[in-house]
Amino acid sequence: MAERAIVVAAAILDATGERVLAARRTTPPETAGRWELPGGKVEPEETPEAALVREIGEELGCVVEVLDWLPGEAPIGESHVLRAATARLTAGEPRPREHDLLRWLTAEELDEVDWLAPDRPFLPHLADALTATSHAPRGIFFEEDDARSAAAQLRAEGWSADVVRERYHGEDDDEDHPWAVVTDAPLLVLELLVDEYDGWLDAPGDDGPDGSLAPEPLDLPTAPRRVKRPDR
Ligand SMILES: Nc1nc2c([nH]c(=O)n2[C@H]2C[C@H](O)[C@@H](COP(=O)(O)OP(=O)(O)OP(=O)(O)O)O2)c(=O)[nH]1
Repeated sequence: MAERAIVVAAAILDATGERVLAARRTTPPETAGRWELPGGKVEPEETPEAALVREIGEELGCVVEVLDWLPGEAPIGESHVLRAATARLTAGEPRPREHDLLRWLTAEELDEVDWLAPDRPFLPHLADALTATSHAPRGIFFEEDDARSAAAQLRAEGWSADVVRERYHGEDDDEDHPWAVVTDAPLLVLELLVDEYDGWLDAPGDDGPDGSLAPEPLDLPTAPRRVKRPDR
């Protein structure tokens, strides 16, 4: 039997790594109204990564970087096979050109949409990827330069480090939002860096009471500051 042609699909993660983009198909009629990870067929002489970047550009008008291929592949009919990779946005915002609806889904919301059958085996892996990313400790910085310097230092020390634009929960607008450094470095290493570059740590359980990532405001002094002097 001839080898199956490859269809590649992107699990595009949002800047916090907590949500993935799902897209609703409009054609052909047998798939219209069902949800998929955006992507398409790999062309001859094209790598799967290049195909994914091209397809996302064509379908959503934005640029992605492929992160990791999710384990496994799933047959599509008799002649194709689906592979899926996590990806992150590096330019532009996804806008549907061929789909009629896009949705950002958290791990808990993944089963709220009617996925095409070939996508379903990837969902548990995707849920793991979303959970793993959202629980990773991050350094948060108000200045992009500080975030980039901290990330460069981490990379020089052999850790992975990505700079992403932070978003507050429920907001889609980047303006005035801080920058996050997502890394696999140990907490202690990250802690020293956020001190050095004037940032703060967002570790699991560190969110403010409303889930926002802003540092807790300091209490205002209620009495004049006293200088502590050693007892004579
Ligand atoms: N893109 C994509 N296609 C999927 C997924 N799951 C799944 O069964 N499919 C099926 C639907 C289509 O029959 C086929 C992919 O076709 P497509 O129309 O997206 O690919 P393409 O842009 O390269 O298509 P074409 O018009 O050039 O033929 O795979 C998925 O998650 N993403």
